[in-house]
Amino acid sequence: MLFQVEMTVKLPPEMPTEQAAEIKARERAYAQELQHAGKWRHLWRVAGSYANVSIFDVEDNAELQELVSSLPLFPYMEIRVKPLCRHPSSVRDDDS
Ligand SMILES: O=C(O)C[C@H]1C=CC(=O)O1
Repeated sequence: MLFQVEMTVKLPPEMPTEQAAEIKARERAYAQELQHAGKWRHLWRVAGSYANVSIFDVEDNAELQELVSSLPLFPYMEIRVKPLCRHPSSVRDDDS
């Protein structure tokens, strides 16, 4: 199942720089692990903001919840999820 996930990061301004850097490093490692595993299919920066638009490819809603809630930045993000299905006019073979 494909989901569009929009993540907006809102770190507290009072968070120490070293703590923020440590969380971001863990987030990067986990995000790259999920991309290599094929679970996090697309990761795009929303230009001009500390936000991304992502496409996740997971078994079901429960797996999406598990993966997203395990993100180190999860406590500091606003997340919006939209379920996707194949568009009848799509010419791509790999988007279902
Ligand atoms: O930077 C972000 O958009 C937040 C998050 C998503 C992947 C990652 O490495 O950090």
